[in-house]
Amino acid sequence: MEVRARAPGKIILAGEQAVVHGSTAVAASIDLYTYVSLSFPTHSDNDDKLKLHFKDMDLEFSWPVGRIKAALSKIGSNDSSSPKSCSPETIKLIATLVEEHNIPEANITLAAGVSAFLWLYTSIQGYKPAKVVITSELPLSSGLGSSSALCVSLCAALLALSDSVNLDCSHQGWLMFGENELDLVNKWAFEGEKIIHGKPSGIDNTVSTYGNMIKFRSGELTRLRSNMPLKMLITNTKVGRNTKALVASVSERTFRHPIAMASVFKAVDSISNEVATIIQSPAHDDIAITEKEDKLEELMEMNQGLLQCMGVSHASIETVLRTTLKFKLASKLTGAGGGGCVLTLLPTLLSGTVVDKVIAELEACGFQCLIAGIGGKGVQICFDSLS
Ligand SMILES: Nc1ncnc2c1ncn2[C@@H]1O[C@H](COP(=O)(O)OP(=O)(O)OP(=O)(O)O)[C@@H](O)[C@H]1O
Ligand SMILES: C[C@@](O)(CCO)CC(=O)[O-]
Ligand SMILES: [Mg+2]
Repeated sequence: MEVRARAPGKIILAGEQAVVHGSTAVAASIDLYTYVSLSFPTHSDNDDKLKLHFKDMDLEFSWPVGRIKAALSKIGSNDSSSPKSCSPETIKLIATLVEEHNIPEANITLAAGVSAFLWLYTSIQGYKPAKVVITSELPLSSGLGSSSALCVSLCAALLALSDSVNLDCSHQGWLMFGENELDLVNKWAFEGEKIIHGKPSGIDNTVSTYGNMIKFRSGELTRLRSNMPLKMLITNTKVGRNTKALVASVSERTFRHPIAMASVFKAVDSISNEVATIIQSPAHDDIAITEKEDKLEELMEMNQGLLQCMGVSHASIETVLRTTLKFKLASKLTGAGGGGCVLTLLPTLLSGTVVDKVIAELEACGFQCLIAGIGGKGVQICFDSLS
């Protein structure tokens, strides 16, 4: 039996970092996916290993299931229907299993993804041998939610073949989970994100699970219905960064300056709420759309200023801001900051020639540009091998 799952990446339109401290944020899924395939060996395969293949980097990991069971014996039995957190002691035990594979220095950041995999796999499927193959269209560690797309797609595949979920395996093509199953995927994925991020707000796994556009505050999700075309240029500065370290640095700044940072987070909260209102308010003609775009641009600039206050901008991000401003376009970082990706609003009436010129200038700086579809479906699974 084989199942595949795919989960989208995301952009944050407003409120990243501040959302970890209780502010509202607005996020949307994008049409770039992480794919997971999960298959169990048959009896005749005589295989007793759990195998993980990161196909894009051609990195393979495998553990005899007996070895995993011996290392993690203290955890107790698995129950896929009730998501639970990985304790610090278990993280250490998992780390020893990961360290047995000498991950090349260039790929060392993948260790966090492997740890999340081992926790989610053993918690949902126990100690069964299996083969898991992972590929992604998302740039990793760049602010587009690669960690949450990994956790969500993995949990979807693992739950699809568990006792907690009942699905029509004869369905052809991509299939959506029901609401209860989505909630379960989301909760488990959050536990995986905790291993990779340390202190996630949950916005990334939530938007990857449910898709579309969402407003998110302190674990509460509100689905948004967009009433305007939203086109964003995504510029990847290709400066690698790590969400866990950036979130920790904002928390440290908050510890040093609690009152000032509370005001920053409050301002971000107002910006996110205004962004959500603008996106949802009706616009019947070009003038109304242009007015909404002008407001969004201003709010993006304000949000970027506050992200700079939090200490998560970067020289490469500032270069993107300066370059797009030459064309009177507004930009802000998206995701954790510190490098990674920057969003630039492309107004509806902007000519294709200008877009080409901006992209050419950004790419001349060594950056990579893309325009992704915004607000598509969340996680999906597939039981046939052709779709
Ligand atoms: N396709 C993948 N294969 C292997 N590991 C992955 C994959 N996607 C994500 N990861 C893990 O997630 C880590 C990146 O997560 P991180 O949260 O730092 O960045 P991000 O999710 O891309 O950006 P953001 O959190 O700002 O949206 C990688 O270092 C790796 O451990
Ligand atoms: C930086 C952050 O706010 C968003 C990362 O995409 C972290 C989080 O909310 O978990
Ligand atoms: Mg992440």
